[in-house]
Amino acid sequence: MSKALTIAKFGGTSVANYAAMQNCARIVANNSDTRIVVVSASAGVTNFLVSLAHTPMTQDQITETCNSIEAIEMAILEELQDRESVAPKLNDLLEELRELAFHEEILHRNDLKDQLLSMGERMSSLMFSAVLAEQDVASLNFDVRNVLRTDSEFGAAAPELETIAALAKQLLQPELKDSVVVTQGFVGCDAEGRTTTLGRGGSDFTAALLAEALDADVCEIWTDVIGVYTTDPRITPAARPLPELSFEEAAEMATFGAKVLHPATMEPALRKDIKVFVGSSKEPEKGGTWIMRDCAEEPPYRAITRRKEQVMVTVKTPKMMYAQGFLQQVFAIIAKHKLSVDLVTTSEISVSFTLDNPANSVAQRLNKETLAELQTLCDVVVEDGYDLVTVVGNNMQTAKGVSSKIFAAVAEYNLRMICFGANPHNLSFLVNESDSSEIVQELHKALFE
Ligand SMILES: Nc1ncnc2c1ncn2[C@@H]1O[C@H](COP(=O)(O)OP(=O)(O)O)[C@@H](O)[C@H]1O
Ligand SMILES: N[C@@H](CC(=O)OP(=O)(O)O)C(=O)O
Repeated sequence: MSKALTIAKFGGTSVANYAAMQNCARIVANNSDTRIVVVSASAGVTNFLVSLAHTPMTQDQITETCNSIEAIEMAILEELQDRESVAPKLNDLLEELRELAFHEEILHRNDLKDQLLSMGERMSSLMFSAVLAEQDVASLNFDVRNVLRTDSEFGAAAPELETIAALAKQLLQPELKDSVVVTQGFVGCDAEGRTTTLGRGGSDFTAALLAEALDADVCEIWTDVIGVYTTDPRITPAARPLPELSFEEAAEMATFGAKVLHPATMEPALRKDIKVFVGSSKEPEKGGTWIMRDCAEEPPYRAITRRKEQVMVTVKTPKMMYAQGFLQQVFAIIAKHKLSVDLVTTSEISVSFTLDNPANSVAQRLNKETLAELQTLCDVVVEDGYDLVTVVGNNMQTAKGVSSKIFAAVAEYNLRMICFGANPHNLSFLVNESDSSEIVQELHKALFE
């Protein structure tokens, strides 16, 4: 019988420094089923890389930002037992990083931006592999670009599943026999060999994609909280960890703002029925959340999420009265500009919708061109300053009293764009961003405390 396979992903705070990496290495060493480790960039590094790739800077500012990244990496290197063999490889990566950061076209070429963004994971995986070896685990630093094939949508690349499965079986699987493979989250490669990235927070997705490709039994997401909570513990200290969640509930939570999981993570897990575990790399003994197909309970209220900085667009024209095909024209323009519509509410002559914000790119994409095209059809009002609050649960549209309990808890606040009933797992509304923390706290009190 073949052995069970676990893939463990460690997020940015879990690999922030040498001591944090040691905690993660112990988790790997303690479970002989763990044969693949996916790491994120050390905390803070991707943010520095994003600013280098997107913000016009003076030469001094670029140098300063590169130095900040180098300081994080060097602090880890300094603690390694095997400094001598890691140092030249790290220096090569830091040199590549500086070349890209100073490249005269960096602000204008998306392929270069993604190559620069990949550097954080490429450095942390090199270092983590060395930390793992210190725990007497035979380890290999594997370049994920050999297997993680994507399209060429730089910054938000989509995986090509069949190719990934074939390449992973051919190139990654054979390595697992003798070593624990340490590889990079978030990073991919297109058919032309150019580096791509999956979008912010994409390392969870990488772990789930590799789990799917190799038919893993468990995908572990190790982070800085002991599981998925009833709401973001940063919003209220009353939030508590959930022992279990269904794939659907977890997917809703991730989509609607629970940053602990990347929204796409559940798709591969669901397709192959792979259990997902979320726990704290600092306190692994405290257990965590198991995400699976069938849970023991299906409560009407499971969690509350918040997604910040929502953009609401209202299109309005008397031409909509009794007209056919108007909405199709509006949404065709939105689709052409690669924006994805999220919530929708309608009246006879107007439609409001929010735009999904997968890579924080709505502001960039909802540009003058898109607006001008929409304005040829109708009046357009764009509003921001909203957060989206979602209650996630089960059978919400059929269970009695579900919405009245929610609305009673937030009766004092102004709600916009209430969306309910399209699926059994959520009720969402927009609120003023200045109210959103209080609203989540009030809802949490009413539903969970
Ligand atoms: N429902 C939730 N349960 C747990 N954590 C949540 C939830 N919603 C938001 N979070 C936030 O997600 C953070 C972990 O995600 P992230 O910072 O991306 O971790 P990592 O770097 O490990 O990927 C937590 O510190 C927490 O503040
Ligand atoms: N380093 C990438 C990918 C990632 O998933 O990071 P984290 O696991 O720390 O959310 C980012 O910051 O977006």
